[in-house]
Amino acid sequence: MSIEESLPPLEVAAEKAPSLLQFVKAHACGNDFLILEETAAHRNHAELAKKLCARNTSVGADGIEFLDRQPDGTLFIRLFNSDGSEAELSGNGTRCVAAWLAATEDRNKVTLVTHGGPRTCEVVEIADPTYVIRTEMGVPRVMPRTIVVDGVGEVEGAMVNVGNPHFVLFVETEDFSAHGLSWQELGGKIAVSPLFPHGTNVEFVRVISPAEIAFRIYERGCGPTTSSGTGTCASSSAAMSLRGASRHLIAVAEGGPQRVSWESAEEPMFLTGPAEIICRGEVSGL
Ligand SMILES: N[C@@H](CCC[C@H](N)C(=O)O)C(=O)O
Repeated sequence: MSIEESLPPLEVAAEKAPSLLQFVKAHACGNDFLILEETAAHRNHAELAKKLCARNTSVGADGIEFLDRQPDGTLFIRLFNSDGSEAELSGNGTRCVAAWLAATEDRNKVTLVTHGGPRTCEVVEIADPTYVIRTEMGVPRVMPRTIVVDGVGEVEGAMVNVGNPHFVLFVETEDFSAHGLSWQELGGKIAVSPLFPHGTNVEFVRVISPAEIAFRIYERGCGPTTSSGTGTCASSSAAMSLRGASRHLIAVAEGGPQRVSWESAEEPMFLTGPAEIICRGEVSGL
């Protein structure tokens, strides 16, 4: 049989052609997201995330934010990581959605409701296409813990909840390695440890001075990323609570710095950083 004979007739192929979906792509310090309207998802959120976030075969991103506009004006966002898992929220992804709404609908202050709680974002500076946004990130909860990691042994750190789960380790190494492993290797092991039934994000934090930390991020559901908004808050709150860091600091990841303020343990943390609209377009869905 020739190759042509083995292909389905053209009409059938046309019927099965995937529909085109409108998307926006944005990033915050290199942590990149697609933004899709919820109505485009048709309950295929996880499958769409896996397909559209693939870097070599589709648009590529660390995750998708699905924006759901309720009739009463409430704006819900649901975040799916690139592996198709759903997370409670993303700090950077939330900021990307806020930048998009500021760019297209002139909303300079907006509350986006996530599974981790409402997050209010305020644009504090615009240098188109970059929007600098200050977000109220909720009240971080920091719990010091020593965990046992298979093949590694005891690892001291802190479980931190900022709406989603994090495990923060303090390191003093230049390359953020710990326990004889690179941060990527150790991060990969901790992220899927059975100690965290829903998985965890992992941050490796070096305190540079009371007002500055540097850190690396291994994200649940997508692996190493250049930045994380919730990771910035988790790392900063752990450094403030457990290492005497200042309540106003700069947290520097591979993708650049973000500013954090946390007046007291009972108050919400504020995160300020950039978000940039990269492009908008159409892509084949499922
Ligand atoms: N990059 C994000 C966090 C995204 C969610 C995370 N991978 C999880 O599964 O909790 C951020 O900027 O916060």
